[in-house]
This record gives sequence, C-alpha cells and structure tokens, in this order.
Amino acid sequence: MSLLALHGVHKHYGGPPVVQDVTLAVEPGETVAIIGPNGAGKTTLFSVMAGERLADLGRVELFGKDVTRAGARRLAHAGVARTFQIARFFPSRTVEENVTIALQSTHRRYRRFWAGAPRPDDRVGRAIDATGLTDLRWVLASALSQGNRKNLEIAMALVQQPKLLLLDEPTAGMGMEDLPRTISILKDLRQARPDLAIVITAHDMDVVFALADRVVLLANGRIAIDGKPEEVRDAPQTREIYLGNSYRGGSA
Ligand SMILES: Nc1ncnc2c1ncn2[C@@H]1O[C@H](COP(=O)(O)OP(=O)(O)OP(=O)(O)O)[C@@H](O)[C@H]1O
Repeated sequence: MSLLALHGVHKHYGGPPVVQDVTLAVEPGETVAIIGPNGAGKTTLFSVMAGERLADLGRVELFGKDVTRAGARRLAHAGVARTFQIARFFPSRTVEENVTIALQSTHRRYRRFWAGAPRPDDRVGRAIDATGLTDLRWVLASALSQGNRKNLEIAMALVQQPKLLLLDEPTAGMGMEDLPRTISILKDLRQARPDLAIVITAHDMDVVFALADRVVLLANGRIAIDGKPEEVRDAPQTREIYLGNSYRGGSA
C-alpha cells in the first residue's frame, strides 16, 4: 500500500483547472521531486496533498485511507507536514520557541504544563540538531540568514515527526554558501528516517538530482513524465516543456 496516492485529482480556482487528472503514488522512504515551469501547478498540487486545498475531482489516500476531504489539520495529525516557498515562522521568537510552537500546534499534549505532561525539549532539540541549528537555538528567527530560515522551517516540520514531508522549494533564495548544507541536511534526514516519504518541489536541478529517487514533470497542471531523474532530464519532452522557460539543460 502506498503512503500517499492521488487518483485523477483536479483543482481549479474558478477558471480552467490548474491541476488536471493527476494520478501518482509515493512510497515510504521515497523522495519524489515535482518539477515544472512557473505556473505548472506544483504549489497547488502540494496544497492538495497537505489538505489546505480540497481536490475538486479525484481522490487522495494516505496509507490507503480516503483523506480527500480531511483538511490540513487532520492530515497534520495523520503525519503530513509541509514547508512553504516563503518560510513561515515567528520572527520575534527564538529558533527554539518557533520549533516548540510547531510541536505544540499539532500535538496538544505538549501544551499541558503540569507535572507528568511530556516535555517538548528532547524532540525540539533533535529537530534543531538535525537541521544544523544547534548553535543558533537561542537566536531570534529574524536574525537568521535566508538559508537558516529555510532550515528552521524544516525543523518546524520535522518536530511533528511526519511520515510525509512536503518541501516546497526548500532551497529557494539560498546563496551558494547555504545550498550544499541544506542538501546535506536533507540527505542525512533520509538516512536517519528511512521510512519517511518526501515530496519536494524545486527549480534547481542540482537539488532535484541530489535528492530525488523519482521526478514528476508537470506541465499545464498535467503529469507529462514520471520517471527516474535521468529519464526525465533526457526526455525530449522535458526540453520542449521548458523551452521559453529559461531551461538550460542543467537547471530549470
Ligand atoms: N489562489 C489562487 N487563485 C487563482 N489562481 C491561482 C491561485 N494560486 C495559483 N493560481 C494559478 O494557478 C496556476 C498554477 O499556480 P501554482 O502556483 O500552483 O504553480 P507553480 O507550478 O507552483 O508555479 P511557480 O513555480 O511559479 O511557483 C497559475 O496559473 C496561477 O496563476
């Protein structure tokens, strides 16, 4: 049974569909990259996977259970965590406070402060360490570099101990000094959590090739190709789809 399965998913915003007839499955331990030109529907598809937007047609299943109309909160409880293209956090709180808030927002038991309630520290500390933020634990989020802001968002997703991690452009806006570090954080995460499924959108093909087991190319809301990274890179269709969208073979 797949961890996540989409069957014939459509989504529109009042006009023509921006996601059309998308069928795909993600297995435990797999990292799937969703790529495509601007406006292809990647973020919309992500929002459907996270339950923030409900599919207009089709079905979404998590571990074989129909979650098409479950919504974001129930999916978060079921083990789906996501990050955003523009990192979302509380700038006037420390790294530690942000990660603690993320934990408390999905796991109510960490909100009780009486004796006997589980203490969030260990889980929070592990998520902070796993994202290379150990030395910045007490720093205000507003003081972090762009790269570390994205890493903070990954920590905020990880602390929820997801089964499915949705990373929307996790390296967007990063300088060359931050990029390899975030790639290596995500590679280490894959090793540390072999059952974790990751779906990632990225414009940077170096990120896709470093991390993805499979690549799904979206064009006009439809899946154009779904295959191994090399197959998708070398397919003539890929070049056609990206022509006029700054495709240069190595980076999209
Ligand atoms: N809230 C919205 N209301 C109306 N149209 C929207 C909305 N969000 C996205 N769209 C439109 O849906 C289409 C798909 O957008 P989406 O953001 O999903 O694509 P994308 O592949 O993530 O693009 P990008 O790579 O530029 O982020 C675009 O034409 C976009 O203008």
